[in-house]
Amino acid sequence: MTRLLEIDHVSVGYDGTNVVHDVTLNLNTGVIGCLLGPSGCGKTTLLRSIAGFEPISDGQIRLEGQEVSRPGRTQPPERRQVGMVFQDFALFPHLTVAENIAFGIRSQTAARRRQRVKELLGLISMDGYGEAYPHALSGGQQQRIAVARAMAPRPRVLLLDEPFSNMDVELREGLAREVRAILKQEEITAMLVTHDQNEAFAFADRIAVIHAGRVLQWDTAYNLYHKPRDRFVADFIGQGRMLPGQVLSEHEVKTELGTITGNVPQDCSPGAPVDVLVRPDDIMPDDDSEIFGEVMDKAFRGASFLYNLQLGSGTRVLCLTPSHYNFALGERIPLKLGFNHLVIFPR
Ligand SMILES: Nc1ncnc2c1ncn2[C@@H]1O[C@H](COP(=O)(O)OP(=O)(O)OP(=O)(O)O)[C@@H](O)[C@H]1O
Repeated sequence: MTRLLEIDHVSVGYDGTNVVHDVTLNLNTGVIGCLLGPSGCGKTTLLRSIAGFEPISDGQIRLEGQEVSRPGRTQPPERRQVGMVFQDFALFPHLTVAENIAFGIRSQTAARRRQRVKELLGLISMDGYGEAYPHALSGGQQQRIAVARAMAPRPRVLLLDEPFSNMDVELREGLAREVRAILKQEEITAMLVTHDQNEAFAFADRIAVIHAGRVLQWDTAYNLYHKPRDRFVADFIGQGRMLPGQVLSEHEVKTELGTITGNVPQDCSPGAPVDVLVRPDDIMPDDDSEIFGEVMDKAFRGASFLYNLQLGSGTRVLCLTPSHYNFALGERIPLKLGFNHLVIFPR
């Protein structure tokens, strides 16, 4: 695999004030990345600088080893061979599906255009729709066509800015998974911007969690959930609560739910107060336990229940159980911890 996109210590700003600070990320060929973070954190600004729409104030952006942005020099978007798909993907309403897809390859011969459109219609499972007009299609179909249109010229990298956010929530994840499969078949390298972590998890191989213009962690979804390196990441990704504890040794922490064993960070010496990240799937009911949590709230999710439990000290934790564990509000549940990954932050 070769390094396709390199974002090297990049800062970007408006009117002399940076909103993206010192970001370093690399994407290898065929890898799908994602910029994930709350509204206003700078994800779109960073994506637009990769596209060539925003000049950078520090660092360098390279595509296939070739410099495309540095302070004072921005190669224009049309020369970068990047494809873009936006939230408002706006297909041309007066053009057929085939004409929409072929729009970016107008300079090619009619035979090559026909061949590429046929290939892409097959790839997005829309054979036979070439002569249809966009208004006759569902939102999901239109979005797949927008992706095919951006893919037609075989861009070096495809940039997608909140492309699914106009869709119903129930459809989003499925569409994200479908589009991912399409990109993977053509080995397209892509970068998605979203604030929706389910979408990021369904779509990307690697995700950058961004907060206030900085990348806090660039990692797989699994590691972001189970091995967050920062409190913001721990809080932003998935659900969980912090359980106060005290370090006993290099591999033991005492908490209200018992002594937990695992790797204690080096900067936490014995006696130090810490917080232990407890995910809903780290806690389970156990009839043999003498530690109890009172059910303050519960949410039925079909196959599971999510319980909000209050411990003796008043600390609240979440507990996910199969739905045949049907406890009543106010009931006291005996609990045990079952950690696979211990995540501890010094307090
Ligand atoms: N053209 C602009 N001129 C001045 N400031 C801007 C401009 N565009 C964005 N900003 C500011 O830069 C910061 C980052 O905005 P950006 O749109 O990159 O964030 P975002 O994470 O993509 O947010 P959202 O999900 O809401 O679009 C915000 O404070 C925003 O107000």
